[in-house]
Amino acid sequence: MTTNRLLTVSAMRRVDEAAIAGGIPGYTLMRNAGAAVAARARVLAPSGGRILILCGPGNNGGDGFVAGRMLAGSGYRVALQLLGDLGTLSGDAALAAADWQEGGFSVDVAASDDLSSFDLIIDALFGAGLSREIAGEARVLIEAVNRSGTTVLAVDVPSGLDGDTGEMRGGAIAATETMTFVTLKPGHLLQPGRSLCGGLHVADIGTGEAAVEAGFAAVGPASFRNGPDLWQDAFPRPGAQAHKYTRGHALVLSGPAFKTGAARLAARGALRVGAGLVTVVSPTAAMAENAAHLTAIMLRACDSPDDLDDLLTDERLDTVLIGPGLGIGETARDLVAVAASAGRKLVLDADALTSFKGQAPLLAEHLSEGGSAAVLTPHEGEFARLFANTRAVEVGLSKIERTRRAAAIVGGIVVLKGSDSVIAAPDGRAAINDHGSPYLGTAGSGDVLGGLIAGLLAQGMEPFEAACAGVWLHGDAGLRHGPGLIAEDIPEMMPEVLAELLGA
Ligand SMILES: NC(=O)C1=CN([C@@H]2O[C@H](COP(=O)(O)OP(=O)(O)OC[C@H]3O[C@@H](n4cnc5c(N)ncnc54)[C@H](O)[C@@H]3O)[C@@H](O)[C@H]2O)[C@@H](O)CC1
Ligand SMILES: Nc1ncnc2c1ncn2[C@@H]1O[C@H](COP(=O)(O)OP(=O)(O)O)[C@@H](O)[C@H]1O
Ligand SMILES: [K+]
Repeated sequence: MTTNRLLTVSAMRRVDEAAIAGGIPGYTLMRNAGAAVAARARVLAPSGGRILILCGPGNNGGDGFVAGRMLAGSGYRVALQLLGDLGTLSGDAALAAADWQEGGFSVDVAASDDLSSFDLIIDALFGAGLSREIAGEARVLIEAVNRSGTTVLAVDVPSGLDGDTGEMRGGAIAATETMTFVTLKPGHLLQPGRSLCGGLHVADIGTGEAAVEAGFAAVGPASFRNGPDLWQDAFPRPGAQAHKYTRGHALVLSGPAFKTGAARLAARGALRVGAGLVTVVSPTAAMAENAAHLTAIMLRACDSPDDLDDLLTDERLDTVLIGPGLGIGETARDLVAVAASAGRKLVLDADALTSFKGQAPLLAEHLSEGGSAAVLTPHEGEFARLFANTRAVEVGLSKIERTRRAAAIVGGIVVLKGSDSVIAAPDGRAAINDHGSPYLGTAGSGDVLGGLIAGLLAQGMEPFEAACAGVWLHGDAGLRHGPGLIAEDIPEMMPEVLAELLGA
């Protein structure tokens, strides 16, 4: 079974319990987990190579013992070190250790000597049972592994990584690859966890689908890894009889003279992603500047919130992007209020968000007034400003929880950007995006993202799906382009990105 849904650590425990209650012995699950680790180790280590297995005191260590036995049985030279006492192992881990010893193999004491002579280190110290900060002997060992420069395969999670939050607890293994079980957990995708995991692998350990469903039922609102599976069915595909008026009309509000580039970047994104018409709405004083740079994109003058109100009497102008380069203050707030009360689909970014600094409830009021569907695209700085003094910025929350709370507060979709962008809906659905590239961290990149989402909304995609798709397309463009990327490149990558996505 493959799924892009995520289980929390406690929900994963529920899966194991349900499988065991359904008649599958826990040791069978552990043997399957260990076998998956061993299979991956055979890919990472040369045939007959030296492998060090570091086992912790719980079932994560148990997986290590199982993998060790299998690898030793297939010709690898395996050393196994245990952090803790053999006598304190219990349950399935004790069974696995006994099996290992029955093979005639020894259990060494974990020592942080030079570890660089191994071809592969398997990190089976701590997994889902991490319950406190890494300290003392464990920390010294983890630091030695990280210093060794050796290839590391982590079992379930890199030890020290919190599987729910993606945070490091006092130190963590930096793995080359991570083999986890049943589904990914949020901590595999949220930073710094995403970076600590290296390549991600998910193995079915024979829990059965009913047990997995029991886990999903225990998880609360659904979380996903962002990817086409999540929104491809809803992606706009123009039919043979489509014309520009059926493909949606997006408006992008321009900033004042000399601050107009951001709006044009966004507009280009909206057009390239397929909106039938895109209009930049510009202050009169910036019309010449905008006109000098626009061709397929149309241009209209608008000098005040009242002008925008007049413009929006045209019902066809159904999606409005407000914020890039706009300027901060009362006018920006009024423009948002006008577009929201006109019931338009909205993308709010940059200055439109900062203009509501500490006033998230006021923004929520505007959005609910016109019943408009809104997607907000803050980076961390804008998020902190907008949601100051709300429960979305309480300390100790994971990024996924902060974004969920923010979405509930404003009653709209929130995209909290970064290398682990999280997209959340007011009903609690959330997706974590790890499909991207650091080359996207360049001036104006976020403006294009806003435009992509606006272009998808204009074509009728639901806001959560439009936001997820926009983030993924943006990330895909970054991955395809790589070094040298500037914001202008992102819209121009869309034909290639879309061709592959749509199989055109
Ligand atoms: N039936 C199951 O539950 C299955 C569990 N599996 C494995 O079992 C793991 C979970 O096992 P456990 O729940 O036993 O937990 P772990 O093995 O992850 O860790 C728990 C042990 O580590 C100690 N510990 C926790 N934090 C520590 C810290 N910071 N410093 C020092 N010691 C610390 C605890 O006291 C306990 O002894 C999963 O990650 C997975 O690898 C798999 O074998 C599949 C089946
Ligand atoms: N390391 C990274 N990996 C993936 N995506 C990134 C990374 N750094 C930045 N991005 C993406 O680039 C965009 C930057 O947006 P933003 O911070 O608003 O920049 P700007 O205001 O210059 O447009 C966001 O979509 C963000 O998710
Ligand atoms: K581990």
